[in-house]
This record gives sequence, structure tokens and C-alpha cells, in this order.
Amino acid sequence: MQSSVFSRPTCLHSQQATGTVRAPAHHRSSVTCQVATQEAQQEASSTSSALGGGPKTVRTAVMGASGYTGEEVVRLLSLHPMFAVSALTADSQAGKAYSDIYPHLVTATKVPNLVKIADVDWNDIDAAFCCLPHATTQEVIASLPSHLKIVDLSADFRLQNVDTYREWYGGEHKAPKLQQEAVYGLTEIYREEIKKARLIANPGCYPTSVQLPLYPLLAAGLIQTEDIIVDAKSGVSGAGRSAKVNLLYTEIAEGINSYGVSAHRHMPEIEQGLTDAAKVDVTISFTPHLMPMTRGMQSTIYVKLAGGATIDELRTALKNRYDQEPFVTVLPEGTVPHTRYVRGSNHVHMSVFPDRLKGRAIIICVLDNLVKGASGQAIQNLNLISGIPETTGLLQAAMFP
Ligand SMILES: NC(=O)C1=CN([C@@H]2O[C@H](COP(=O)(O)OP(=O)(O)OC[C@H]3O[C@@H](n4cnc5c(N)ncnc54)[C@H](OP(=O)(O)O)[C@@H]3O)[C@@H](O)[C@H]2O)C=CC1
Ligand SMILES: CC(=O)N[C@@H](CCC(=O)OP(=O)(O)O)C(=O)O
Repeated sequence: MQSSVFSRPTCLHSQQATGTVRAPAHHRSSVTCQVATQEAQQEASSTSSALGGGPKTVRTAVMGASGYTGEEVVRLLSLHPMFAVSALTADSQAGKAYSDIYPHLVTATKVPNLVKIADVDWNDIDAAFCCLPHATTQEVIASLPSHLKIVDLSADFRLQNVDTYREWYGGEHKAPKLQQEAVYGLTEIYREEIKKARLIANPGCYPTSVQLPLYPLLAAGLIQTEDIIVDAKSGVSGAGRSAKVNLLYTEIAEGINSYGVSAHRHMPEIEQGLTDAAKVDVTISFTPHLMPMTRGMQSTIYVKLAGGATIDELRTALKNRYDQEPFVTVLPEGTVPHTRYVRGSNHVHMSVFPDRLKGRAIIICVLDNLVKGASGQAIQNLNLISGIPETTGLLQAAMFP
């Protein structure tokens, strides 16, 4: 069993000296990368898989591997010492070699060809990443054998209330029992529940970028539960790889547009998490925008301070909450987050600013929609439920410039 899906050495970090330097939080994303990658990999190699106490290598299947999030799982697993890619599925692209559809992964000579889901031998698989379009996933997952650990990247199991699912996704939930079993995979918030889970509902990209900053602030009563306004922006890869006219270069370049105005299906998902934090109903105003960039996401969030709280208190609360988190960095006062500083990485950057309007704050949070917004967080969650260090295979710094 191979521990890397690539045929050549892919990580120079594994040849570098170890150390125990811990950088200041705002530098941590890049500075500790070389050290921590090796530490995590050594720790991972000495940890038995929690998946039945069987082989150390976890044999994974990536369903929907011809799509963008599936590709991102395969790309990230090239640096993962414990997860092997043992099956790749596709629909229209089934039958092809992986490098035929993703030539940048031409060195991934050890990955299997794309097959239909029905042709996977699940006896040879320990865990699955489900990267299928939402509403197609419920029946697929319900049909899989129960020994599998599953991280579902679609929205199908995120909403705990199936009535809310019907309202926003336009149909009855087809696996309501499984829905009750699913654990929402916002790792930094629900880590302990995730460790014990078999089925993870991986969060949406927008919901990750809104809940990570707001959850601790609502839980601490530092911001009001009303009049939360989220202005969010996404790169085009957020819409997947399938061909659509509105995603053509000619329709995207040199302009931006809002979509899903007052109606985007991520609103109930975000409200579910924020309500859990505040312990009272929270509603938000949320408007997403499509940006002429390939990947990246920014949520600019306008909130009202609660009970005389100050901007410094908000910043301190977030810093304290995320100080030990390897993937979440609260930037120093006055520092503006940029999507380009998290591009290709599992890192989240956030910052708190005073609004010119008294009693209000502006919070900005950025991430890569395909990594922390999807496939990176999915691997982080499977690391957790496999009993290996959560950072395994994920500590690479952002691609810049
Ligand atoms: N893109 C992003 O930034 C994010 C996406 N997500 C979610 O992740 C999931 C995957 O998204 P993404 O990778 O962007 O989507 P893509 O459209 O890029 O890929 C979809 C994949 O699913 C396969 N597929 C489509 N229909 C079927 C079917 N009926 N049966 C079996 N396989 C099928 C496709 O196969 P083929 O190509 O062979 O036809 C392809 O491999 C979605 O639920 C999405 O909402 C979540 C967070 C962020
Ligand atoms: C740019 C773009 O189209 N983004 C997608 C969101 C990303 C995503 O796929 O979210 P889910 O996992 O919830 O489906 C959208 O707005 O529907």
C-alpha cells in the first residue's frame, strides 16, 4: 500500500531539520510550516489507524474525483503520509485516466482510473470523500456499507432539520435517519463531536468563512444577534467544473455580480451554527458575489457591539479562541486580510475593525474555497476521525504570488 499517491518525492519539508520554534500567531501560517509538517508526519506515522485498528494506511475513495473539490482532495493527499487514494469515481468522465482530465497531476501515476460509483469494491476501502453535487449524495451514502467513514462535501447532511432542508433545497430529504447521525464538520468548533463521528457533513465555503469569526463572538455575548450583515465574495471555482454559460470567461472577467440575493441556500446553514453559538435564534442578511478570480473567498461582516463591548475585546476574544489553532490566524490590529495570502492553503485569516458608525464593528475573514472551504477541511476532519494529527498533509503555506 502506497502512502503517497505520487510517484516522485513531493515534499521537500520531509528532508528538513526539525525544531520546536513556535512563531507569533500572525506569522504562524508560513513560519512553522516546515517544522510542523515533519512533526505531524512523524507523529502520524507512529499512530495506528483508528479505522478498525487495521492497516496504518487508510484506503480512501474520492467520489466525484473529476470535479474541483475531488481534484483538490487528490492533490492534497499527495502530501499525506497516511491516506492512500484507492478509488476515484466520476460520472461523465468515468473510464478515463486521472491525468487525462487533470494534466497537472500527471505525476500521480499510482492513482486508479476513474470508475462509476457502482464499480467500486467497497471491501477494499476504509473511508470516502463524497464530492458530488448536493441532492445526489443522500441516496449514494445511504447505499454504502456501514464500515466506511465518510466525509460528505455536499450540503445534503448539513441542515439538522429536514423541514429546513426541504424548504431550501426543494425536495424531501431521502436519508433522514442518516441525517441524525451526521456531525457538522466545522473542525475548530465541533472537534470533539467530529472525533467520534462516522459521517461528517463538511461545511460550505461561505458558512465556514462566516461561522469561524462569529461563533466565538456570539457565544461570548460580545455582538448582537440582530442586524448581522454578510457581504461575501467567491472565486469561480466555487461553482464547480461543469460547463455553464454564466461561468464562461467572457461572462466572468472584468466584472463582478451578486447572486442568490436574499435567497442563497447557505443562509440557513450559517444561521443554524450562529444560533447554536448564541443559544437564541440568529438571522442574517447574506449576499454572495462572484469574483473574476479562480479561487478564494472573503466575507465582510457588519455587526453591532453588545453590552458596551469594545473592538479590542472582540479582537482579544478571537485571538484567545484561536491562539492554539494551526489553521486560524487573527491578524494584528489594522491588518487587512487578503485572499491571495491563503490561496491554496488550509489557512483562514481574519481581522476586526471599528466601523465609523458608533457601536459597530467590521470583521473580515478570508479562506480558499477549495481548501479550508471544502477539501482541506474534509481531510482535516478525516484526520481527526482516523485518530491521526489533524494537521497531517495540510500544513503547506499559501501559494504566493
Ligand atoms: N467548489 C467549491 O468551492 C465547493 C464545493 N462544495 C460542494 O462539493 C460538492 C462538489 O463540488 P465541486 O467539486 O465544485 O463540483 P463539480 O461540478 O466540479 O464536480 C462534481 C462531481 O460529481 C460528479 N457527478 C455529477 N453528477 C453525478 C451523479 N449523478 N452521479 C455520480 N457522480 C456525479 C461529476 O462527475 P463528471 O465530471 O464525471 O460528470 C464530478 O466528479 C458539491 O456538493 C458542492 O456544492 C463545497 C464547498 C466548496
Ligand atoms: C461561486 C459559487 O457558485 N459558489 C457556490 C457555493 C460553493 C458551494 O459549493 O457550496 P455548497 O457546498 O453548499 O454547495 C454557490 O453559491 O452555490
